[in-house]
Amino acid sequence: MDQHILHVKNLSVSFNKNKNKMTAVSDVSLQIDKGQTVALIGESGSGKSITSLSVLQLLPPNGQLEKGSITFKGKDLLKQSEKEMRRIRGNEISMIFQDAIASLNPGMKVGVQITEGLKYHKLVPKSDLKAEALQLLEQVGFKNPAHIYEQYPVQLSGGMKQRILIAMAISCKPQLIIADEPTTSLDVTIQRQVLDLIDNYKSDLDASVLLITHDFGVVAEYADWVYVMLGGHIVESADVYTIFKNPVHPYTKALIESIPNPEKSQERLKSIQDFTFEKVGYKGRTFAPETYTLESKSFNAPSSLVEVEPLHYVRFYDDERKVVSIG
Ligand SMILES: Nc1ncnc2c1ncn2[C@@H]1O[C@H](COP(=O)(O)OP(=O)(O)OP(=O)(O)O)[C@@H](O)[C@H]1O
Repeated sequence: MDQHILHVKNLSVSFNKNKNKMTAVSDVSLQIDKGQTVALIGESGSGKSITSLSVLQLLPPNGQLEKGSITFKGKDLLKQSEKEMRRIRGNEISMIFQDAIASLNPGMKVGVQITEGLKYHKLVPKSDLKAEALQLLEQVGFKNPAHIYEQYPVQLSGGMKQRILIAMAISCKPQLIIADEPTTSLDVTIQRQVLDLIDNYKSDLDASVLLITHDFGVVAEYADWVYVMLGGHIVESADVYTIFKNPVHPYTKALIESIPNPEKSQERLKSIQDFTFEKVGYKGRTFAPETYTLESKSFNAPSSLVEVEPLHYVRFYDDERKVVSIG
């Protein structure tokens, strides 16, 4: 049996856009073990969200899972019925979406919103729902849970709303939390509080976290393992110490260089958008370019992840440099 709690193997996802097929995620494999926080890091549009939405089978209607398998606790998620996926979502795997604050119902007290998952999955008798919500509010750091229970979202700050979302995400005690940029709209202190809450939950329950971010500072602090994504591909992966000690792919290096350094606050951050591939290779190999367009058709460079040192993988060109049509 697969010992990983989540194992994504060779996942490819495409979109139909203006009658063209565009590959958003290409041959992505990743794994998460029990008790681990695994970071998926990359710039906007690199395919992080689409990878995680595939796990929960929540792809947008024009998205297609082209190939791959997704195993959760030994179960092939792609073979589950929609009914079973509804049971898994929120109950066993919980996702904190990117702009989830907007998804809070403005007309419903936040205390009641926290109980929705418990009610749906019938995990707690109706009479205990409020007590459970109060306990969850306390768990996410509210000193006055009874007061907060009665509030509507508009009465709470961004950081408080984010804590409500975490209370919702952990209410059913999922074994895996997928947190998609859970803190982008929050100031730095609140960001840390929110990430600490997720981290504490993980440690207390020996759960696992897939943390989606574009911030290597966050990776350094919270992740055990890192996958770097660029143009729909994983371009480098290793444990967090190795990634920082010996980043190999130029994009990984650029991301690490972009971590804000408080001691050099005047220094201009390296712009990842301006990032261009170094034409240099690494020990005789050339870094693989990502998807590119030729005569208005998209192509993928055939490339492979090479183990440059034990359990440290980097994406290079294959030796034969032919291109493969995906259109
Ligand atoms: N509904 C859609 N239709 C067409 N293309 C889409 C759709 N959703 C996402 N894409 C494309 O898929 C690619 C990957 O998007 P994805 O949202 O996974 O990126 P991301 O790395 O999570 O970025 P961000 O941090 O901005 O969310 C992008 O090129 C995006 O434009």
